[in-house]
Amino acid sequence: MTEIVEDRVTPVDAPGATVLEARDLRVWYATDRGPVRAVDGVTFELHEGEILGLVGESGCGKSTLGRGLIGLLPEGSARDGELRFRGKDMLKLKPREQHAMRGRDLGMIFQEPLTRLNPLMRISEHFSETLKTHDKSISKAEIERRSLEVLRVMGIPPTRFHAYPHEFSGGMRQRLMIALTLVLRPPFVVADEPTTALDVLVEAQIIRILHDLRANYRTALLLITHNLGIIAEACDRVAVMYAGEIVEIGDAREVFSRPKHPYTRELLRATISLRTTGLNYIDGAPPDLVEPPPGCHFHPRCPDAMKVCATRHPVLRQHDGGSTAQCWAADLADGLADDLTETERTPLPREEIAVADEA
Ligand SMILES: Nc1ncnc2c1ncn2[C@@H]1O[C@H](COP(=O)(O)OP(=O)(O)OP(=O)(O)O)[C@@H](O)[C@H]1O
Repeated sequence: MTEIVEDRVTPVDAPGATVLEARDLRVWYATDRGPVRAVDGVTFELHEGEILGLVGESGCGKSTLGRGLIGLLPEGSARDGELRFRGKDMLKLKPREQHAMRGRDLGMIFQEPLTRLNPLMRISEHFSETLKTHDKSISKAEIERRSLEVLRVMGIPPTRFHAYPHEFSGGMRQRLMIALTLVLRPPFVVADEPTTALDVLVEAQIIRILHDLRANYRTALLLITHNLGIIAEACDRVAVMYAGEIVEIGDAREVFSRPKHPYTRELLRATISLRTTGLNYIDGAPPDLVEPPPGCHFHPRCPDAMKVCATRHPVLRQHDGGSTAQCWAADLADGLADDLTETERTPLPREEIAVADEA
């Protein structure tokens, strides 16, 4: 019986219509040192009712990508490439039109609910304000009906509708934030580290809610998290980000059981060892995104690096099992890199890696 319920809330085999489509999307920040290329040519699609997990070390561009998809970027940043929401290229819209889409079409769940909830406003007032921003003529009865419905989905009793934020626990406040995002029924939502500040029990509740959200609203969700356990539990697909690029993307189970990119493999190893044999880091740190290394950005840290990796940028290719990865070594292992010369295939000597690292 449990299995049937699980199947219903996890329609992995039934992706809906495409909601969001990014093609060669770039986001950069202007700085004194030159542009920080935080998102550097990202391509992916997201469908109705699908949860895509986004993982990678700190500073790889996950939050920038999430914010870039919503158009919530600070002064001095810019976007380029193609970004379609239900077929409409958002980068071609006027700022006013983009602004109108935020909240209504494109939702965002932030990390710290307390900083987003006004302590002087009742929960009912938060809902009223949110709904009125997008529909000035909405009736009081309709506000109440829609708010109570979404509170029910979030497991918050209707008796708490007129309470103040401080009367809720941390986990409940996070659910309130999610409810305030969902009450507008956005077809696409970015959730940036929604569980970081929460304990394990609350984390389990949030995962449950993410499943319910999909089942009830068919929301397409981009879930940014450091927690690979949450990805495994809650996501259909996973995208692995390194130095502004998606280096691997595919079915979550497939990527976790048969990672194609050495970075994915090392990231998984680092996480797994936290639970078993103690700390295990990936040597080195992600590169400076003003001047990332030539060729594959990961090559200075990669245990599988070959000579080609230091000079030629790898191409995103589909591999056995359906995942897509950009890695020369994975290409070679799967018979997809027949054009590489003998020299290009030789392992990259460590001293050359060190030089590339300093460059
Ligand atoms: N406003 C900004 N101005 C200049 N550079 C920025 C700005 N915001 C972020 N960056 C840089 O962009 C790169 C990507 O940062 P981002 O926060 O998107 O990474 P992240 O993967 O989400 O990291 P974390 O997991 O720590 O949140 C980093 O090098 C960061 O220093």
